[in-house]
Amino acid sequence: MNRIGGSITLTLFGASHDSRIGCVIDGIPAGYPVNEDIITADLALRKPAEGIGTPRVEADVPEISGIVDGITTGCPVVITFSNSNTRSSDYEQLRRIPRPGHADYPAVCKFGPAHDIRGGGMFSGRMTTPLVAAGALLRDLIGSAGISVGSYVTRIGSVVDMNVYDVADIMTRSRTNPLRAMSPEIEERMRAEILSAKSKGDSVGGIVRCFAAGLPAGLGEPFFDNLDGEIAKAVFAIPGVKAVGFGEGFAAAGLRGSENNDAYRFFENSVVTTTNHAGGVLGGMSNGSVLDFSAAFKPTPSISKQQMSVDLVSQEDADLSVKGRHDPCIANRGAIVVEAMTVFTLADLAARGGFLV
Ligand SMILES: Cc1cc2nc3c(=O)[nH]c(=O)nc-3n(C[C@H](O)[C@H](O)[C@H](O)COP(=O)(O)O)c2cc1C
Ligand SMILES: C=C(O[C@@H]1CC(C(=O)O)=C[C@@H](OP(=O)(O)O)[C@H]1O)C(=O)O
Repeated sequence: MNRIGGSITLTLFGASHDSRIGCVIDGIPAGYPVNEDIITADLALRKPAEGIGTPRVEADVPEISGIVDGITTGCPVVITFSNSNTRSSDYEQLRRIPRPGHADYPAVCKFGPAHDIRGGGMFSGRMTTPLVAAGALLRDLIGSAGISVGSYVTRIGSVVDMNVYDVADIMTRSRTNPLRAMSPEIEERMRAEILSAKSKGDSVGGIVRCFAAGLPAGLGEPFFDNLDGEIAKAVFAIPGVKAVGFGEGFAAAGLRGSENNDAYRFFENSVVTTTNHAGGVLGGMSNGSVLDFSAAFKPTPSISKQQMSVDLVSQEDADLSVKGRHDPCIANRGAIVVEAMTVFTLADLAARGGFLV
């Protein structure tokens, strides 16, 4: 299914080496202003950085319809991007010898010989370009309800950022560098980690920590369309995401209730929590604290280091060294995609819960 959302829906179309990729966003209220500068800025954060990203560089200029004089009309908004820098010959042998870790094998089993394997087809990270544009377009919509979303990279391979940061700082500082790191020192160490893996024909994974500030308490539609479940579904759709955890996440299993509960206090006539182990979600609804979750990206599957695979035609074991243009790390490029899927989900849940002004 290529559609997500309840009140505001997002439909994704195209493939990595198709003529174009894009999305349709339906359900945005009429009369809402669209800021194209935000879309440009967010798309820039998804672009590959020289030396640590895929050499496939696309212009990524969005063509947007459904907006008149910078205002939504109530019609579906359509955003498209052209694919021009494709090199489909890199993929010819992969239908026969599938890449370990990529979608090739299950996709050929599911779709048969018709599967568009060029550039990873519909399973490519390329498909995240329209997602970022959609998220950027909706930032002002949730902004009008006082909600803002940001993220930073807490881990690349063995380099882990254990520091605690102010949420306002995260919204700005991590946007200044392609590693989405919070300081130049950590950025340098993360870059070195990626370059070290790349020099060996290998890749590294990483973790993105995402925040949403300004959420009203009660956002989320339990039982099944709960806040954490809807965000997890949207974030798990991002190629390469293997884990999503809210607040303490898996670590909560090792805590006592007295350690994990977030105690309440009144502060300036409002109810606040003194800690945020829950990551801002209780009972599938926002509790008024900052929404705080992490998403783990696996190491990029396409690596030039030789790996074991199979030849599906000759029915024999085969070795594979993936040629072509690939990211040695996905997590840093993926951070803005995590933000986009979070913005989309919050916009949809805000619309469903009557929180939009
Ligand atoms: C922004 C972005 C860029 C990506 N770049 C690559 C890449 O260059 N090479 C690659 O093999 N996988 C890349 N991926 C990951 C694959 O698309 C993904 O691992 C694959 O579709 C299989 O899906 P899964 O890992 O979710 O199971 C990228 C993902 C994202 C989000
Ligand atoms: C094009 C992008 O990344 C692509 C994501 C990707 C994959 O398998 O996910 C494989 C590569 O595709 P190609 O072989 O066509 O160069 C990357 O370059 C992008 O993110 O915009």
